[in-house]
Amino acid sequence: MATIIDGKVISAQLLEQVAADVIEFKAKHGITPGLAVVLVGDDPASQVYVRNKVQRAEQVGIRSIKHRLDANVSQETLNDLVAELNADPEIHGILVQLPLPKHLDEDEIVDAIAPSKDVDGFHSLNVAALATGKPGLVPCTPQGSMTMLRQTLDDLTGLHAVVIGRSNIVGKPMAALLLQANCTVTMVHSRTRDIASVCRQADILVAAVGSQKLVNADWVKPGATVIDVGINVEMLDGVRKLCGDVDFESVSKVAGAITPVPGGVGPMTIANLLANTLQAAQAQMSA
Ligand SMILES: Nc1nc2c(c(=O)[nH]1)N[C@@H](CN(C=O)c1ccc(C(=O)N[C@@H](CCC(=O)O)C(=O)O)cc1)CN2
Repeated sequence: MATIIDGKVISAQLLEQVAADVIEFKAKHGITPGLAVVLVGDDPASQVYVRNKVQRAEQVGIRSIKHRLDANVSQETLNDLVAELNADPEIHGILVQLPLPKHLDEDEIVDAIAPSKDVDGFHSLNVAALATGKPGLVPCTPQGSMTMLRQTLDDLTGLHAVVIGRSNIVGKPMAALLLQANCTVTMVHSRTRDIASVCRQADILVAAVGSQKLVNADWVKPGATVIDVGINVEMLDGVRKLCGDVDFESVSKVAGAITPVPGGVGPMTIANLLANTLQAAQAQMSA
């Protein structure tokens, strides 16, 4: 059986570190880091994530302010709110929970956030910084996945990492981080020919495609480290259950180490969001 990479344990360690660093920050600057969380509409999953972000922020001593907007809100009103938050000196981090309702332009909203306050790391300038190895704010889920890999593997140098999925939020930044860690990186996606045979070559396999239990044991090299970023809902005997992009039951018999869903990458996302908020506050104080 594979070693289980426990996201609850690793994220708790990170949150403890952030809480200690927040105390130091407050003592040094006499202010509290502030995070603005913008939620548009009533998507139930987004409501859960936002609630968890606000709760965790409070636990580590970060002041969080939630802005809830109607699903029909106009692009202009949303842009105006972001502009207001950009100008607020008490707000060091801003995030707009995704996905947004279809009538809104996600790229425009993300790029309206000041890059220095973009704690999701989705702004074009932060994306460019990551791609070119310059300092910036790094997306939370890939950052959390890298922490898990570093705690599991002694050295990532020269390992073949295969990333399934090419989203801007996970797949592309994950590939950039793996490249920075000196992995040999392959990205596969819906148009790749024979995905399974490419995945079977991976020492590190990252599944971030949003397709329930897509990866089965036949896709995995014995001993590989598997990071499952997917969060899908399945109904089992009428009961709603979360599962990943990886078929945990079969893959955990072949892999060397694996993240579960839930309790894997998900908790790391929120811990890294708060680490990014503190990083943003520190950078703004020294600017
Ligand atoms: N603005 C953003 N929007 C979205 C992001 C993001 O990073 N920034 N990522 C996802 C959703 N997400 C955070 O927002 C997120 C998803 C899952 C978890 C998590 O802890 N999952 C738990 C299970 C939770 C449950 O019971 O439903 C787990 O995997 O153990 C945290 C954050 C899309 N949108």
